[in-house]
Amino acid sequence: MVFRVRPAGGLWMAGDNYDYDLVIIGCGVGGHGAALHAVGKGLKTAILTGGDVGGTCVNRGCVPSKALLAASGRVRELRNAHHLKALGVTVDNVKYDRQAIADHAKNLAAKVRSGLENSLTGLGVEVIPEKGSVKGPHEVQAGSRVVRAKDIILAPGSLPFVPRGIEVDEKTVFTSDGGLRLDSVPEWLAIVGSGYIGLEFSDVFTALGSEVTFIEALDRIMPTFDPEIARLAERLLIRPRSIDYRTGVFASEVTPGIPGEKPVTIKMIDANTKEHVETLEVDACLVATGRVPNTKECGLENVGVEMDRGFVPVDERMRVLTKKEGVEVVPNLYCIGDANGKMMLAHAASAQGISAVENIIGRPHAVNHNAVPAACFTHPEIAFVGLNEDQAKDKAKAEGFELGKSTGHFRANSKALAEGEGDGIAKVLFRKDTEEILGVHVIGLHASDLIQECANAVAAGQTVRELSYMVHTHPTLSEVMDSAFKGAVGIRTH
Ligand SMILES: Cc1cc2nc3c(=O)[nH]c(=O)nc-3n(C[C@H](O)[C@H](O)[C@H](O)COP(=O)(O)OP(=O)(O)OC[C@H]3O[C@@H](n4cnc5c(N)ncnc54)[C@H](O)[C@@H]3O)c2cc1C
Ligand SMILES: NC(=O)c1ccc[n+]([C@@H]2O[C@H](COP(=O)([O-])OP(=O)(O)OC[C@H]3O[C@@H](n4cnc5c(N)ncnc54)[C@H](O)[C@@H]3O)[C@@H](O)[C@H]2O)c1
Repeated sequence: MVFRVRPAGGLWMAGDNYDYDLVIIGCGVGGHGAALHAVGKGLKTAILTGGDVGGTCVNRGCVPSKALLAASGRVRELRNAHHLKALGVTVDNVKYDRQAIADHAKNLAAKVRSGLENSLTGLGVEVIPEKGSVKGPHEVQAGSRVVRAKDIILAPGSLPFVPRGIEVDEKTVFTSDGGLRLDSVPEWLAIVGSGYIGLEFSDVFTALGSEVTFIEALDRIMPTFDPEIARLAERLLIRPRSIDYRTGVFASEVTPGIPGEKPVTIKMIDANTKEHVETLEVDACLVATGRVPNTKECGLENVGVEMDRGFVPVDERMRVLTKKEGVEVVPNLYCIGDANGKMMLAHAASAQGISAVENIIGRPHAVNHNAVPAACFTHPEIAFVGLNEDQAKDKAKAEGFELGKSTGHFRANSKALAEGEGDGIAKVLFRKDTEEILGVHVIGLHASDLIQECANAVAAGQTVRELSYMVHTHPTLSEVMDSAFKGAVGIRTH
């Protein structure tokens, strides 16, 4: 690989008669991360945005949802008279302006989107507002023209999955796309699916006054979370709120309503017997049943790639493979982010983008997905890295080691108590023989920030003993982690 120096004030020159060294299809956080790294490494780079700079995360995902969670979280806190009284604070008559909260989310997305676009153009990435598809090796159809690139990265992201039988009008029956617009605060909202999106939206809508009914296909609520954390989450995020739920049922038929005139109807069937069990009439319904890859129009058939339920098969270096189980790498073609199905998270997408570029410039690299943290931004938050307890138990059994578990408690933490937020735990799962950390799960105030230390430790291969000797600031929430680490190696903290 030859590294080139950008000519002063000029454009990069691509080598070997290519228009670009690298063309990226899709300008979400994955494509953006890849583009910035590529120009930093001297590659003449273009990114095809399809007119949607920022993609899901910025426009319809992380950014607006966190804005709604921040605003609605304040409403919940200020309306919690009992909690505030314990701190000696009285607040009367807390009101909110629905449209102003919706505008906060919309304006934040616009601000982040513009910052993201400026960072690309400022660094010399060519931003092309066309849709792109792979036409053949080194060739990308970009709107009406064909561009040639030495390497191509696909980053087309994902779309909401809507199960058969559910009719979405994005007004009374909406996906997260419609929900984020906060067009109304329904009195009674059904949420189909109790994963990340369902939980975060239940936090927003109950804070603003809605009653929520979860409809979950699997046999327990929050089935994608560590079982102990899910039980605690039920105690903290479900039971004290106006939320009820059904498990083991599918929403088999959902029909939109007319606000103020006709309710939304939801027919439910038993997940096993498929027999009708109940019909609900509610004011609105959020469909939060997962996401599907947005790869239909990427032209992968032109290079002989067989997708797996729409996901693009890749190896650990993000190189596209002809088949899921195939060994053939498609030369000079990479796929990152939600579209490859490895981990549907924004920071995973950008890490994969950087990794793909490293591989392109001849420095072999693989993202360690075991060390990628995840967080659900409810109040309180849930965060984790690595294996859950069931997975860790299975691994211990299969590999014949003893599983260690140590728990720190927010109720024993001075800072959490000062905040009046003593609910929650942090648990560390580790191998007793090597003291390797297998997984960490936190539910409690600022769990999403607390998990980072653990993710870094897993990435660096630090043992729980090494972490137990690290010094944590007093009084901070990080001492919840400290007590879990110390407990793992028999050091008492209280
Ligand atoms: C409500 C919600 C909240 C979320 N919150 C979080 C969170 O808090 N933290 C977190 O880590 N993750 C969160 N996520 C997930 C996160 O948004 C995704 O993991 C992330 O956006 C994936 O990035 P990506 O670059 O792979 O794809 P995307 O962000 O989906 O971007 C892909 C882009 O490519 C474009 N595109 C598609 N096809 C073409 C084509 N042929 N030509 C040109 N462009 C094309 C798309 O229009 C889109 O702009 C959330 C998701 C949702 C829905
Ligand atoms: N904070 C975050 O990082 C964050 C926030 C939101 C979304 N996301 C990402 O977006 C993706 C999608 O989120 P999600 O919550 O939609 O998906 P999810 O996979 O987390 O949860 C979907 C839930 O819906 C249930 N389900 C599926 N079909 C059903 C049906 N017909 N009837 C009833 N229940 C059904 C599933 O059992 C599951 O519990 C996630 O993979 C996540 O990575 C991340």
